Amino acid sequence: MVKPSVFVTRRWPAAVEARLAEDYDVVLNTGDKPLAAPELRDALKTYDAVLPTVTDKLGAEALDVPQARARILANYGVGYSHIDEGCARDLGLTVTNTPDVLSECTADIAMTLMLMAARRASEGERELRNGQWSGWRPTHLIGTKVSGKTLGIIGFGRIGQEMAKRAHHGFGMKILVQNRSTVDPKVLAQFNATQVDSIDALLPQCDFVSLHCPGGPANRHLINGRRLDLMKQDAYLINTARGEVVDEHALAQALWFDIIAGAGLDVYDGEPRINPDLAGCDNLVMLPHLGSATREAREAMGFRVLDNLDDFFAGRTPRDRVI
Ligand SMILES: NC(=O)c1ccc[n+]([C@@H]2O[C@H](COP(=O)([O-])OP(=O)(O)OC[C@H]3O[C@@H](n4cnc5c(N)ncnc54)[C@H](O)[C@@H]3O)[C@@H](O)[C@H]2O)c1
Ligand SMILES: O=C(O)[C@H](O)CO
Repeated sequence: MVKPSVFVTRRWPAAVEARLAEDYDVVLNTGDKPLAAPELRDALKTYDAVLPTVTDKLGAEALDVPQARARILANYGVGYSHIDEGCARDLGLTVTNTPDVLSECTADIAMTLMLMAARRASEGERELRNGQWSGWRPTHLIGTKVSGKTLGIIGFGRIGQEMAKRAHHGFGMKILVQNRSTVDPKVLAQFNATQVDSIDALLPQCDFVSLHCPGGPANRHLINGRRLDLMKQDAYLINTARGEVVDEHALAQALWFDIIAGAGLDVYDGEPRINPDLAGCDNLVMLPHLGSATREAREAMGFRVLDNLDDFFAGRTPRDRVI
């Protein structure tokens, strides 16, 4: 039997690439360079399946392929706001993602950012590495206590709930939630959490706010200058969701002029380009999109793509079909 041909847009963990090669006729992007729209269009014309990830901008330009051979985009990652839903539907493409298997690790990174920002960990490390530490003193790099404080979670899905678990059960935090739909009271009860009616009502009540909603046009600049003004002056914003969810210019202003105390970012609008206004803020902790970057999560994501491909080519609805 002829194996379906699949194109993988970036290098994946070796164990997953090996499994993929057993069942499919695989072509890898061996140089691991991010692909431009013409290369993505060629892939869609040439292979039965394209396996993209967050660095592939599958917008109107890349999906302008009237004669696509590909019938499925099996995305490596849970977020798929880099894929234009309307264009994918117009081409009749099935789109799948990789939920659940990275939720714990992404929540771990959100906790890391929260703790690092509150305890000024990046500032401390910079000081040490620059040879500027003059020793312990009672007034040195004073941060904010995290335990027992109030955490607002915007987007209470899989990762938002993992964040609540860590913050409530590990750090005794009070949890407030804002979600697009009503959250099951039994789920809220697990974290003694309260769902708040609106983002505007949530922000002034929180010491920390962590974003866990998807990106995409509907959530672009969900956190803007007006909403940053609603936060407490001693509060912190954490974003592991998508860069476009935060107006980065407004965030840089808020950090620079002490409208809020600090922030922690894992994701950036237009990444890997970094807004220079942000890079100049000392009260900002920055990580390079590390949410799912553990061996365990990255392998599980790849095997989850394989599950989706196996379903699709066996004529079943893939378990993680999103389009
Ligand atoms: N930093 C990373 O490496 C990393 C890793 C994984 C996921 N992510 C991001 O995290 C996102 C969430 O992943 P998930 O698996 O928890 O998704 P999910 O679908 O389980 O949860 C998202 C939740 O956000 C809610 N929501 C959507 N828009 C909202 C809005 N405007 N206001 C309030 N709530 C809103 C939805 O109702 C849903 O409950 C992904 O879409 C992805 O962009 C980032
Ligand atoms: O959404 C995700 O899974 C991560 O951000 C990587 O794409």
